[in-house]
Amino acid sequence: ERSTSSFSYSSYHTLEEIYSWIDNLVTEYSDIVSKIQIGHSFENRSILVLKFSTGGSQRPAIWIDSGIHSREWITHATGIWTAKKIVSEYGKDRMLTNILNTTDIFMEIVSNPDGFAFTHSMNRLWRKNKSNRPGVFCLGVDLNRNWRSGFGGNGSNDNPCSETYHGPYPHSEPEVAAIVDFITAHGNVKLLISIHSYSQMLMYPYGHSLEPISNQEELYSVAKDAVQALYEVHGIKYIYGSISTTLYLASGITVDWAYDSGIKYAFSFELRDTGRYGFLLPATQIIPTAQETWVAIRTIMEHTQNH
Ligand SMILES: O=C(CO)C[C@@H](Cc1ccccc1)C(=O)O
Ligand SMILES: [Zn+2]
Repeated sequence: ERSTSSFSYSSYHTLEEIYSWIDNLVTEYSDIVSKIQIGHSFENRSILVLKFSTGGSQRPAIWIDSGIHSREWITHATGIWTAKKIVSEYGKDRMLTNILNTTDIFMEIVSNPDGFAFTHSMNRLWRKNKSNRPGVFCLGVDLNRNWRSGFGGNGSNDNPCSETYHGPYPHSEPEVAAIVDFITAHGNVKLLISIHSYSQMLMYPYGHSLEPISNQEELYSVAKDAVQALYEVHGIKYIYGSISTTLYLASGITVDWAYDSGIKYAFSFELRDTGRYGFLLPATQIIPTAQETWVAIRTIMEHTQNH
């Protein structure tokens, strides 16, 4: 029996358990999924990406990352469930099968492995990575402020002790540089989805400015459809819009870099809940959250496939 079938998707797991699950997934579904190491973290942990592909070469691709903020455990758990859903539903779910017959999907489930290990060992609410530099007396850079687009602007902080410290310069952090190098070298990523928690929001660029992006109406309409599809699963309500108008100014963020790099479909999720449990979302909500999020992600994928 497949060990990824007996894995508990309704529990939170350690870094070691997740990396071992990744190895089992690629062994048990070697015809559709493979593992790529795109770099190393500051503390020298492997940075792993799952590649879902049904053939071809240099196909248009979709990028999904979770766990860039280590305390947002629901995002890694959602990523794990989603990866298993993709390998299980290929050939069964018509929408997914159509997508995977023409498009590759890359998933980085643990985008901040050092921070994630730290949330298990020392500080459950750690957000940043674990970089430390000579003469700097606080640890870590906010990996959602270290990207080149709008770097250092309002909505990020130049104080290393801040939770939104942007780091010494754009892409200074190995965890960010690894993604930038991978996506840039690939050159054919059409859609990027970066998953955070919590607040129940689906957002698109810009975060660093109030200026609307050129295809704002289109992304608004896609977000509207995705949020409606999500609602129909368990009745959970999301709000949606651009980051700066829906949430707050945030500079140097993943989706702004993606958009400015030519990835015209860039979204960020803020998963459950709205604050009752926050980052400490009970494990009983993992599967319901993953189920509704998948329907939204599939809606976004389907739209971008036809455009
Ligand atoms: O992670 C968050 C909660 O820990 C909120 C996110 C909100 C956000 C998410 C995506 C893009 C820009 C901002 C953040 O401030 O980086
Ligand atoms: Zn976050």
